[in-house]
Order: sequence, then C-alpha cells, then structure tokens
Amino acid sequence: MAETEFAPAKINLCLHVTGRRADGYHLLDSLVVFAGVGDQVSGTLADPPSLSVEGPKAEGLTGEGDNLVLRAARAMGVSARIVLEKHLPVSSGIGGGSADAAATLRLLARLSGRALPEAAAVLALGADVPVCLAGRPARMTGIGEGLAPLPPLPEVWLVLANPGVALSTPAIFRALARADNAPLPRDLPRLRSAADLAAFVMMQRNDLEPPALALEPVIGRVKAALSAQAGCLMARMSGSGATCFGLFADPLAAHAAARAIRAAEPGWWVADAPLLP
Ligand SMILES: C[C@@](CO)(OP(=O)(O)O)[C@H](O)COP(=O)(O)OP(=O)(O)OC[C@H]1O[C@@H](n2ccc(N)nc2=O)[C@H](O)[C@@H]1O
Ligand SMILES: Nc1ncnc2c1ncn2[C@@H]1O[C@H](COP(=O)(O)OP(=O)(O)O)[C@@H](O)[C@H]1O
Repeated sequence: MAETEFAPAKINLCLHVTGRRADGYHLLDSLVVFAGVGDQVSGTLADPPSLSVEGPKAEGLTGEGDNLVLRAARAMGVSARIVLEKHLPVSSGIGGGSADAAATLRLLARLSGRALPEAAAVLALGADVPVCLAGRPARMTGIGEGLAPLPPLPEVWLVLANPGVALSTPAIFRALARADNAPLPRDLPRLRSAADLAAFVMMQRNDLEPPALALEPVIGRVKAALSAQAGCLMARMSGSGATCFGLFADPLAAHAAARAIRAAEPGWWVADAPLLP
C-alpha cells in the first residue's frame, strides 16, 4: 500500500554566516522553522526503483538520478516506486529539495523497517537535510549538522512569496562579501507572543540577503509587498532566496495578505500557512 510523507517548506527566520571552512562550506547560525505548506512524497516498495514528479511546480524537475528523492532512496538502500508532488518553487531558499530528501528517508524507513542513515550520510545529501529530517524548529549551526531544538514558539502565521526567479545557492554564497559575521545571541530570549518573536527576529539578519538582492533586485519588491500588508509584523528573505516570508499574528490577516499579493502579482508564487510546532 502506498504511504505518504509531507515535506514542509523550511524557513530561515534569520541566517547569520559566521565563518568559512577550508573546503569552502560556510558556517551558519540560523533559526529554522517549518511552514504548513509543502511537497508530498508517496511510494511503495518496488523493483526497479522509479520516480515520477507531478504537481504545479513539477516543471524543470525530472525523475532523473540527480533528484534528491532518488539520492535519498539510494542512501537508504531501498528500492521503491516514488511519486513526488511538487508544490514548492525550485531553488527558492525554502529547502524544497532538502525537504523532499528528508521526507523520502522517513517514508522509506517506514515502508522497509530499516534504520535511517548515519548523520554523515544525511548531511552528505545536503546541508539542509538534517534540519529537515528533524522537522522541528531548531537553531542550526556548523554547515547544518549542529541542531538544537528551540523552546516552544508562539502561534504565528507565515506568508511566503517568490517572484519566480530561481537563485543558485552556491552563487549566492560566492557573492557574499564577508563570511565572518556576528552569530546570534548566545541565549535566546523566551518568546511568548508572535510580536515577541517578530521583534527578536527583526533584530537579527539574513547575511545572504544583500548578495541575493544585488543579483535579483526584485527581492526588494517582494519584501516591500509583504511589509505593506496589514498585520505583517516583519518580512525578510529565507535562505539563499528568493522567497521572502512575512510573520503575522492573525491567520485571517495572513490569508488576506496572500490574496492581495497574488492579485497584484499574478506571476508570483504566494502561500499562507501556520508555523508548524
Ligand atoms: C542556504 C541554506 C540555509 O538553510 O538554504 P537554501 O537557500 O538552500 O534553502 C542552506 O545552508 C543550503 O543547504 P543545501 O541547499 O542543502 O546546500 P548543499 O546542497 O549542501 O550545498 C550547496 C552549495 O551551497 C554552498 N553552501 C551550502 C551550505 C553551507 N553551509 N555553506 C555553503 O557554502 C556550497 O557552495 C555548496 O556546494
Ligand atoms: N526534489 C527536488 N526538489 C527541488 N530541487 C531539487 C530536487 N532534487 C534536486 N533538486 C535540485 O536541487 C537544487 C536546489 O533546489 P531547492 O532545494 O529547491 O533549493 P533551495 O534549497 O534554495 O530552496 C536545484 O538545482 C534542483 O534542480
């Protein structure tokens, strides 16, 4: 029987780049959360393995061997017939490929009864795959292998907007002016309300935003469109872009904001969803 796993969008509420390793990978200090919008990975055990990609964002992604779903299946050593229903825009800073890889690992572990791969093999799939596999709000450090769970966060809604330009993660890291930026505060304050969370996040940064903005000035319009919506507490770019998020205390305001942006910018991908606990 086919089983399904949800692959939620990953949002970097803040992303401080604090160093660069000898191999070129960057050290990060990031608050990572997940939104109730994402892809779906379904499958059954089958030989030979196969992947079909469906859904509104399937275009541009093929069932070829370099798809992160198939790479994750190979890391599990499990042969399955898999269907990826793609809803998240590709190369957009919300970790769609990493979320798909993590969902595939969970799915195939469930179907086969096998253990998940070792931490190093999970990280080798992508720096964002460990946090996506954990699937809980976390402070992410190292290149993505350091994970500390965050204390419970307040109820908050996210509006995500992407202008339809794909940004390559390595290109954005290459364009970063300096890698030795200040980390997040050592101790995070207790965040009791959406307003507390937004006020704290607003004092932090996404160090990848300036290079992304330089390459794709439209990101400035995306952030401005989110910030201009009634009830938007703050807006910022996620990951290496170009998706930006807005934080909202009120789900109706978030929904109205998403509808308004969609109406004004029919070419953009826009979603509203709760922050997942
Ligand atoms: C920037 C972040 C922030 O969460 O998110 P996205 O923008 O991809 O969503 C991640 O670190 C991306 O993770 P992921 O997309 O899995 O990256 P990988 O495939 O491992 O790496 C792609 C390339 O990005 C660069 N890279 C990635 C991670 C990192 N900590 N330092 C880097 O310098 C390297 O050039 C690497 O070759
Ligand atoms: N299942 C997948 N979904 C999205 N991208 C994938 C997938 N498999 C491989 N990729 C490749 O991974 C790269 C990064 O994709 P993605 O995870 O969407 O970026 P980001 O982490 O910036 O949101 C793209 O070049 C894409 O072609």
